[in-house]
Amino acid sequence: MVAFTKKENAILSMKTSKAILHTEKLQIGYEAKNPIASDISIAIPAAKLIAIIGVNGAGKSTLLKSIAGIQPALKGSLHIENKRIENLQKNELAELISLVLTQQNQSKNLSVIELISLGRHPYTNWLGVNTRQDKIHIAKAIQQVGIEKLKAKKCNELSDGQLQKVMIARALAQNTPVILMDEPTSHLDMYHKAQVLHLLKNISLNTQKSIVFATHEINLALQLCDEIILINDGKVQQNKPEVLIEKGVLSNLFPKDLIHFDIQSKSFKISNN
Ligand SMILES: Nc1ncnc2c1ncn2[C@@H]1O[C@H](COP(=O)(O)OP(=O)(O)OP(=O)(O)O)[C@@H](O)[C@H]1O
Repeated sequence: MVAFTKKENAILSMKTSKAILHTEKLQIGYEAKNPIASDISIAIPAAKLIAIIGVNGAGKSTLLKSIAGIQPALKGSLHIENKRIENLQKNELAELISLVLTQQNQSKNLSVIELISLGRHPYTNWLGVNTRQDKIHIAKAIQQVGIEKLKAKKCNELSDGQLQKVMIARALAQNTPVILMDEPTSHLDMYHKAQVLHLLKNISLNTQKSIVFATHEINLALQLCDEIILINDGKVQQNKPEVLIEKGVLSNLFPKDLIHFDIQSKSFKISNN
């Protein structure tokens, strides 16, 4: 068992007391004998944009699914607003965390407004009817993401970038303090990747929600995110981008034959050899 020093314990309790969500020595994976990552102690404060980074197969999606409560943890505990996740009813959890996964093609036959309305599902009555309050949240989400012109369209008529914004609006309509997203910029061009991440940054600032997303866009994440959760070789660390850069952990993330981390520009570059 990993023993924390007094100072580490003090820092951890300071961090977790302010956090909306925190984990204690969480172990994630699909088989007890083969965990993906262990001893995960992360804390998600309000109004932060936080990226989960790591090489392919490191466990980014597994961590997101574990935090969202759809993949049970192997060990340790996860607390949301100081309640243990296993003590929350499904609907209570849906009022605290919204999850946007990459492939949600089953929703593409719906209109934009219908898809966003699904975000209100945890709050609607057994008839599934949206109340005035639901409609206010839906309208606010559409306005925050700036997709008023797309409202009447079918989701299968949208570009990937537009669909991504609609998925963000659905999560906003759910009105949870934490939004989790798996690769929100996949399939987008360079400009639209930056646009979506800027939008997420503004949402976290303006709504006080925390947005945690898995991404391969490490260069953009280092520039835009308040904090980074880095998964490497079964170990997870969370810190501000500049601290991770200073510690040199990014330099050791990938084999150095093709790319390297350039400290000056704080980004990965192609190696010249
Ligand atoms: N449902 C599952 N059952 C068993 N193993 C799984 C399952 N899903 C993923 N894995 C394994 O867990 C490990 C982590 O996968 P995960 O998808 O979390 O990584 P990732 O960092 O999100 O990867 P990528 O960047 O390629 O999307 C991989 O070895 C993967 O094969």
